[in-house]
Amino acid sequence: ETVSYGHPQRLRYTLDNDLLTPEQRLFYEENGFLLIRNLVSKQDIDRFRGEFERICRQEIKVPGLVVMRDVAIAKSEFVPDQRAVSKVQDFQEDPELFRYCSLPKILKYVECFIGPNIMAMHTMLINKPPDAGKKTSRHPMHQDLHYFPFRPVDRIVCAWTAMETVNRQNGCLVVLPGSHKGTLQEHDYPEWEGGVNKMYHGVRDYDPEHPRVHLEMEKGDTVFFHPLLIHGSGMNQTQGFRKAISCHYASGDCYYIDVKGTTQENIEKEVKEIIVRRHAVGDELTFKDTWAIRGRLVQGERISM
Ligand SMILES: CCCCCCCCCCCCCCCCC(=O)SCCNC(=O)CCNC(=O)[C@H](O)C(C)(C)COP(=O)(O)OP(=O)(O)OC[C@H]1O[C@@H](n2cnc3c(N)ncnc32)[C@H](O)[C@@H]1OP(=O)(O)O
Ligand SMILES: Nc1ncnc2c1ncn2[C@@H]1O[C@H](COP(=O)(O)OP(=O)(O)OP(=O)(O)O)[C@@H](O)[C@H]1O
Ligand SMILES: O=C(O)CCC(=O)C(=O)O
Ligand SMILES: [Fe+2]
Ligand SMILES: [Mg+2]
Repeated sequence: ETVSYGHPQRLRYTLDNDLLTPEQRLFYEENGFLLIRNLVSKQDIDRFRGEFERICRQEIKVPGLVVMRDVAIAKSEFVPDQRAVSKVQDFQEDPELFRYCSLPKILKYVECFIGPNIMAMHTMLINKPPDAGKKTSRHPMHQDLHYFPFRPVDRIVCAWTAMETVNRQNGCLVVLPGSHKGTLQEHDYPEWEGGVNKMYHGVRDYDPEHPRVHLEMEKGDTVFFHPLLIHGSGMNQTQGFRKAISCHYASGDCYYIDVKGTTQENIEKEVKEIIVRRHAVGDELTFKDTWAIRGRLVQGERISM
């Protein structure tokens, strides 16, 4: 939808605020993402990196933290350092890493998209490994909403910060601008010969002709994006571990939905299987509960989440 000056503007994806310029606001409305250069300080990022390395060396143990290894190396010999870890998620109980989610600089932007009541719902530090030769370091094109049983969709946003130079060589984010204006697509495992990481679902009928934008970023640059924006990341063709830290936020006035009978049923089933295996609980813990337990209020009020 085009915005015409001189007429009341219908802005759906951003809220009235005095931080974003009109150009930035329109950019997010049209494209579904907004890149802010140099937002997080080098000092903060170095601290997050140090904490991540301590976790990998198993010097600290964080309750609830999930450590994921790349599927290509999952069966190889265990080494307690970052070479074995492709992602940690759910670091809400690690005060040092969780500082990222509460940084005032980040929250000021988040508020422009979801309002003053802010819940940190999902946290990740991604350590994309050098590809082991099977292209398993790729992340298929997907919409993050696929994983989320809460709404409304426009009151959810992701902040993703590069912890070092992130470019096409080491597998930067790839986005389909404007795809946030569509609906939630069906997701499933892509048919990749070399294997796919657990839960790395992709949009089933991904249109390779849709214009793509590679988001090349420097340390501290941060992109905010809508949960319907189709995005993924390429193979890491370098010898380094490409690092980024991210948090998905939702408004404290969002509400949970039942995904039964929707395209999200397949991910609900997988999450439940993992939880039953890991925590030896039965069906009494619902998909919603797993999110309500992880969510943390970082600003304002927790109304219905
Ligand atoms: C409480 C968990 C809730 C998780 C909810 C996740 C929600 C995510 C929301 C995200 C929102 C944003 C969008 C995210 C986009 C996609 C994602 O990033 S999804 C999140 C990433 N995926 C996961 O976190 C999956 C959860 N991981 C696990 O459960 C485990 O790490 C594991 C993959 C099951 C591995 O188990 P573990 O016990 O740690 O490992 P092993 O004992 O060595 O291996 C067991 C078995 O699993 C195989 N394996 C290991 N790693 C992988 C892998 N990366 N991919 C696929 N398979 C893997 C391994 O080979 C073993 O297999 P075997 O045949 O039994 O030998
Ligand atoms: N067959 C596919 N199905 C779904 N997603 C794919 C497929 N092939 C690539 N992608 C995704 O597209 C994005 C870019 O992939 P790719 O690794 O090919 O990088 P690229 O930017 O095309 O670089 P290059 O120019 O080296 O090919 C990644 O998110 C990747 O996971
Ligand atoms: O850092 C990346 O490769 C992107 C990961 C991603 O999009 C996700 O985990 O949802
Ligand atoms: Fe994602
Ligand atoms: Mg390609």
